[in-house]
Amino acid sequence: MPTSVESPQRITLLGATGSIGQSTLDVLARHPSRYRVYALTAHRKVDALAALCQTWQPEVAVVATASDAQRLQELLRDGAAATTVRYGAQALADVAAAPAVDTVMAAIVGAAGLLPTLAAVRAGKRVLLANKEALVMSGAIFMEAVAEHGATLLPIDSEHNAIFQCLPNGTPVSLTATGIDSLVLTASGGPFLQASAAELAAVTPAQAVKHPNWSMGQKISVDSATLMNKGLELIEACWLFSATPDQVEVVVHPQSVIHSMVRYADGSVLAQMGQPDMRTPIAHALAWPERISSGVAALDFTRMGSLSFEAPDSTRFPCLRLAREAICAGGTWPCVLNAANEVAVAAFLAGELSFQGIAEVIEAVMQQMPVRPASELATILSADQEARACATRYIAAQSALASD
Ligand SMILES: NC(=O)C1=CN([C@@H]2O[C@H](COP(=O)(O)OP(=O)(O)OC[C@H]3O[C@@H](n4cnc5c(N)ncnc54)[C@H](OP(=O)(O)O)[C@@H]3O)[C@@H](O)[C@H]2O)C=CC1
Ligand SMILES: CC(=O)[C@@H](O)[C@H](O)COP(=O)(O)O
Ligand SMILES: [Mn+2]
Repeated sequence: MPTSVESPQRITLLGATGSIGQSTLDVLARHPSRYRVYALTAHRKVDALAALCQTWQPEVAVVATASDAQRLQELLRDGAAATTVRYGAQALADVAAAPAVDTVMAAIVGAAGLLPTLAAVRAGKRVLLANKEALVMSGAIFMEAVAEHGATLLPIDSEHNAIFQCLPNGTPVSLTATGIDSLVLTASGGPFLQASAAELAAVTPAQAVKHPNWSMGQKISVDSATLMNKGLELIEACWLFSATPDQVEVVVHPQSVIHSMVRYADGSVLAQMGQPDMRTPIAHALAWPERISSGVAALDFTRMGSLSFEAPDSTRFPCLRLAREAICAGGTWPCVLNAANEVAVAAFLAGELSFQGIAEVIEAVMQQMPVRPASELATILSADQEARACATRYIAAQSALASD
């Protein structure tokens, strides 16, 4: 296996200050001759981005606003003179599509990642997709753009990366024609797997962001706790692997050792296993089709204990059902589901909504928003905005009722 290549891959890392960003830089640091960082982006963590720029000396760094850019420029004055500082949405799209870039790690959280990730796809880059919300929102347009512009799309989400590894030869055009019966997404069940409905009513944001197995950003941690993460992943799997919703199963596997599986027509089930550490899928996608070291410890089967499996409970955790309804209805509904979820999770984290209120908000917004065809990006962006406004109004109305 080669340990170096002649010219290093140049990388734009969207969301460098986040959990995936940190794991990506950890892997890159292990292979300095294979990879060079071209651009690093953040939203508001200017100090953290400045520290990363000192270490990585990217050509470009991007933040949200002019004042953040000015502050970053000041912080970099002495240490990273080579870095050009930019800000705003156009700058994110530019560093994703820059001719100098080979590979884009799409690790911004939420809908904010859609336009820069699409820019990378439309520039035909090798796109490492962590930002599942982008694909959930715009699945058909996104996948058409991948095909039209010859982009290479590699899944980072641990389940989808696992499935990709269990497929015969990359992504098949048709699952059935490849002898595949179904894809099996594993779900940890989150921190409240054993909680009663009464206990769920009282859970706090601090409890919800404590994932039992993975260390992740706040938004995805809450999604794991509601099982919306698995709902988003169900939709993500349909687009990535040309699967129908009923070809995607979900099974709760609390140990997070098996990251997902593929069932074949002959009764074989192929599984990908590993430590719950995102450096494995990141290293896999960075180097694919080669393999490189990731820093992740080997699994010790003699100390692992037993692996267990159970069906998800859609009564206590309705979000998975809502996501299935959204992808079955198609059109703008997955985008609506995602937008309502983002608003509801933000309200929950701000202490303005109960844990169970998250699913209630999403269901109410889906009931109020029609399913429209999602063949234009403009339609998707306006459905996203409408659903956010609808969710915000619903939360305000519920809170007014509660204080009466
Ligand atoms: N963490 C994980 O293990 C996994 C994550 N994913 C997916 O990867 C994505 C990133 O997750 P994670 O790393 O946990 O998230 P984090 O919250 O840890 O990091 C998010 C990153 O996005 C940046 N960001 C936030 N809002 C904006 C915005 N409006 N515009 C531009 N940049 C923004 C943040 O910048 P700043 O820090 O400055 O705010 C940060 O760099 C998500 O879509 C998640 O679902 C998928 C599988 C596993
Ligand atoms: C690491 C990763 O891919 C997360 O999406 C993780 O899967 C969350 O775990 P659960 O959603 O299964 O709790
Ligand atoms: Mn996942």
